[in-house]
Amino acid sequence: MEAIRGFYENYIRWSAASMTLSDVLEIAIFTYFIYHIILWIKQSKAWILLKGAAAIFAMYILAVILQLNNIVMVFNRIAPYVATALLVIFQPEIRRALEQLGTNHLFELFSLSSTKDKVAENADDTIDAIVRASFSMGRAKTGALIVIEQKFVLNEYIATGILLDAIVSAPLLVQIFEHNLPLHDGAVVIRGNRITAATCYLPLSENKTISKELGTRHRAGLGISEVTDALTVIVSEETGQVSLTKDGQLYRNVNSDKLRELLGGTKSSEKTQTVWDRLRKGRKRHEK
Ligand SMILES: Nc1ncnc2c1ncn2[C@@H]1O[C@H](COP(=O)(O)OP(=O)(O)OP(=O)(O)O)[C@@H](O)[C@H]1O
Repeated sequence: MEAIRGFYENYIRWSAASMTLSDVLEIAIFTYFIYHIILWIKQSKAWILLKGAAAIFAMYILAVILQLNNIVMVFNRIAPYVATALLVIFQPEIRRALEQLGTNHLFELFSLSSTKDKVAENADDTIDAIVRASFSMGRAKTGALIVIEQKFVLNEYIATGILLDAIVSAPLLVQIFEHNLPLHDGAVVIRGNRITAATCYLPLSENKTISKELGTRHRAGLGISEVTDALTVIVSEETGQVSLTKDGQLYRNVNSDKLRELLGGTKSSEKTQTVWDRLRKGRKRHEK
């Protein structure tokens, strides 16, 4: 208790008393940048590692406050090595951030608008197009892998493919995955209502429980759903079955209504509902 009081007296009370207007301004600017850096980190793989680093830092602060000098000394000794290790671990993210800065995308990097249009809200007609294309390809036994971006920005996977930036439509999706055409290999990534890229390479799942009859297309679909919040539709070239991966789960051989539901769309049976019906249903759900 004494230690905490001492910390308050020495640092917090003293700092608060001697604070000037420019200090407040500096704090506000720092807060703004730290907030946006954290938002950006949250959209990348670094977030998981950063949470661990934040827990260790919290322990360090606690050790300082409680004056656990030996622990503080150990932390101080290993801090430079940890900093070097973090630079190595975060190297891909840091490189991408610097690349973005270099290509004048500073505002995109620090702005919420970078997630605009990309967040989950795939309109019903986009979902419809994905569902129609998937089952049409299934009937023709054309293999396909369609990744639908959610909150986690998939730039690092998009970068492995060929950029398209075209409005999602069923004929276009079917055309992309047409056998022997240059774009058919790998995955298509959809952001909002646009096909952002094709031929993208996805991480393969290491899941040991996945059925042996499923090959790398399904492993790739599962892999991306283990490391991001993306939804992935897989059409099997062998069986024509349509499957979906979400949060590291594989939903095998789904029908069109189930697929639409998992993608967050409206079931075909619900399509005849009026707007008023939908509003009433939404109100009831909130009233539960
Ligand atoms: N890491 C990957 N990222 C993106 N696409 C991949 C990846 N690995 C494989 N694919 C795609 O999957 C195809 C190979 O599918 P494979 O036959 O091995 O899988 P499968 O799960 O058995 O699917 P199917 O039932 O369609 O045969 C490749 O031609 C490629 O288009």
